[in-house]
Amino acid sequence: MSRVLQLHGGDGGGDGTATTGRGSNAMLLRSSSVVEQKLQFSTRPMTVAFKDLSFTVMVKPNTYPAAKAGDKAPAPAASASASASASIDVDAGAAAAPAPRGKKQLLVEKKILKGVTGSFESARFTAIMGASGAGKTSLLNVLAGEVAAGTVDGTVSVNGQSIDPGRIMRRIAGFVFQDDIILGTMTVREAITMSALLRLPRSLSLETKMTRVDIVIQLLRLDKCADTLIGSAHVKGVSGGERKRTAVAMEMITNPSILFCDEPTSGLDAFSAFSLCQTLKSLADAGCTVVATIHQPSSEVYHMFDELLLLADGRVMYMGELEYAVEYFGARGFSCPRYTNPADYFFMSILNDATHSVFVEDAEQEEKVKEEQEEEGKNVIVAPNPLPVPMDLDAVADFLLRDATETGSYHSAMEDIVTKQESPINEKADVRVQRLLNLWPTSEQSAFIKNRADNPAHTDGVKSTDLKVGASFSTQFMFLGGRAFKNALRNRFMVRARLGQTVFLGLLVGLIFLQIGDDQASVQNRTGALFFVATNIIMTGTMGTMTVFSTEKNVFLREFSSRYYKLFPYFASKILVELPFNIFFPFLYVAILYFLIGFQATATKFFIMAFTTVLLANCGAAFGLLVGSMTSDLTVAMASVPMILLPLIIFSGLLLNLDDTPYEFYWAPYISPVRYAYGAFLNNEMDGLVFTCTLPNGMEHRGLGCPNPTGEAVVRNLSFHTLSVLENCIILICIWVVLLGIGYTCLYRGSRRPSGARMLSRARSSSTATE
Ligand SMILES: Nc1ncnc2c1ncn2[C@@H]1O[C@H](COP(=O)(O)OP(=O)(O)OP(=O)(O)O)[C@@H](O)[C@H]1O
Repeated sequence: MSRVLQLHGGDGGGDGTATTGRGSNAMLLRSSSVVEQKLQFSTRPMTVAFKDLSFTVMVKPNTYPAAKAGDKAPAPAASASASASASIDVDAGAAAAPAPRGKKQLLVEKKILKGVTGSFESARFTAIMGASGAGKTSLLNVLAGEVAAGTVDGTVSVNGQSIDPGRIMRRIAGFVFQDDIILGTMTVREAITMSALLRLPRSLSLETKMTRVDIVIQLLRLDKCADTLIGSAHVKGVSGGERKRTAVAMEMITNPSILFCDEPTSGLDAFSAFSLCQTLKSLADAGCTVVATIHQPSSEVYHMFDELLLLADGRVMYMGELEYAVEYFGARGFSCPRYTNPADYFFMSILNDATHSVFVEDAEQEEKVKEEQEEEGKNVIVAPNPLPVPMDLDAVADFLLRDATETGSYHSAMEDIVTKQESPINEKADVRVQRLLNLWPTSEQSAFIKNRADNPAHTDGVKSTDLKVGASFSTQFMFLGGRAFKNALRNRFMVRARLGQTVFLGLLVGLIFLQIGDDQASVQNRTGALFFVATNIIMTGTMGTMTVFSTEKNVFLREFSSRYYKLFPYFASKILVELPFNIFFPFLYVAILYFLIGFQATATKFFIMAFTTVLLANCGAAFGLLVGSMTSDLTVAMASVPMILLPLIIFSGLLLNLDDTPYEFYWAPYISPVRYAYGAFLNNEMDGLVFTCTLPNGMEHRGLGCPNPTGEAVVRNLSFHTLSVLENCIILICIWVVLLGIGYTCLYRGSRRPSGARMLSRARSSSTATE
């Protein structure tokens, strides 16, 4: 099916022009011409059905009040979920039981989704609503195969074909997550362009892709901030709402047949939220299956949705036509009062215990509304505009009291407040919620939804053409290389900090060891200076890369899981782009200190020392990348580095003579890059040196007869004579390559689908979409 999405342009508040900002080819595109264009959406209708979906995690008991007396022990996940949708066991949800043996005895089960059954239809805009913690995000994560830990059970199918969400869903659907992670040094336009270049089919021309970028920017009213940086904790960038809209644009541009958005309107003002939902609604009208979790939508936004999935306590309270929801709850004793936003009513009066307010314009309307509410037997506060809703009873009473004092009116409203009528609405929220949850599986509507999930409107499964195919290796490599370079340069703070650090430490070491001379004391000073250079370089190289990578890693993981690119082009471009920086700074460092200290003043020796320093710095960077890949948290990474590096420094040959290495640690010097760099430094610098000393008779003497007569003797004493400069450098190169290899492997393992999703795929091994 191919439909056309009409653009709602011209409301962007811009000046009517949009700068495309494509280097020297930058052109101005008249807004009017953009809005006249149509974005061709070639979406295939897709129904996403999910049956008996359960998601259980293990948590520490104190994080979940489950071990109370009287709680039922939960059934095993599989059986619980198997029966959940048919007959929902109220206690099973809250229950948590100690795991049977071993370490897991400390943990208890927490059921987050409990047998959720339903379907999302094509060309429908579905809202997932529910109180905070109801399981909305968890449901989307399960559907995206993005479950980091825990057990998932149940089935997910697309157009009748059972799929493994982690493997298939991410390739056919677009996901806008709650935490929109975008590289802070990109501009809005660059972020959307990245999505277009890396995720749109290769068959589309560059021109078409860039035109789409312009159109989507207009569509999401991002033209004003298109060339503003996304920003980060350190750099001010676009607003939260603009960032959210950018995240939506990055998905929208790929023309997904299915679009899942987790709280797309959070952080947006009322109009931006309305406008964004209008765009999402247009997408749905164009044939896309659009699903969005949403908190307290305004009345206008609420009525834009076609369907509603109301979740509570990880279970379905209602699913189906949005308009029918009011009737559904009304038939069960929860009539939504007139003039009231049903979303507010669901949140405030069904899911929670707040009393509802109704706005009226004048006394006449007040009387009318009160009569209607009395007829329906509802406990409703009739309040004058502009009272904000929802609000608590005391606040309303205060307001009315003030108002009554000033105007002498609204006494009747006060009476309403104090004389609450008995109605189902006065049940405690948790009792009410559980009652409604238990009513759902027995309702006709539930049977209808179950039938719809069992018999989807479209049954042609997932085809290979539905799966997103990324850009070619060369495009990925070129784009990522360019981005990484810009990122490095735009990270001015980091560049300046590194430059400052290099110059400062270079000068400091140079001045401390200033003009070292060739007497006996210079032997210790030389070995000390060289050792300090080695340890300093490995530490700064490691910490610098690790800190930067730890912050970038989440961006990588998000982009990788959204199939922007493969790991190899990312990794290769990152190493390649950082190489110039990892050459320049170590070289500068050596250039500053070398002649200040007074090392042997020959070009060869200088360049050998600089080259060795560069190699060591790159080993440090590779090690930093490795630690960053292995750890999920910067604090853990920071703690790990000294734990590994300090022992390697101890075994590098100066602090402990290599020949005296304890037997148990005989292997340690062999894996220490500091040892090889130091070995190369020593052999390079000591070669050809003859030291002076003062004999007992006061005569100055050179060479033989002195405690340390020559550089070679010093090298031999320190047991560094076994490897030449060249051999040390070759081993350093090998260590660098090995560290990169291990880092790559760790990143590969860390970026694979999380365990929960794997469990689902194992459980449903029949899931076979054509790849
Ligand atoms: N991996 C996990 N480990 C422990 N608890 C979890 C995990 N994932 C989700 N939860 C818990 O499950 C419940 C549902 O979380 P979820 O994020 O799905 O709720 P939500 O409805 O999206 O809430 P909100 O609207 O506040 O985002 C919460 O109580 C949350 O703390």
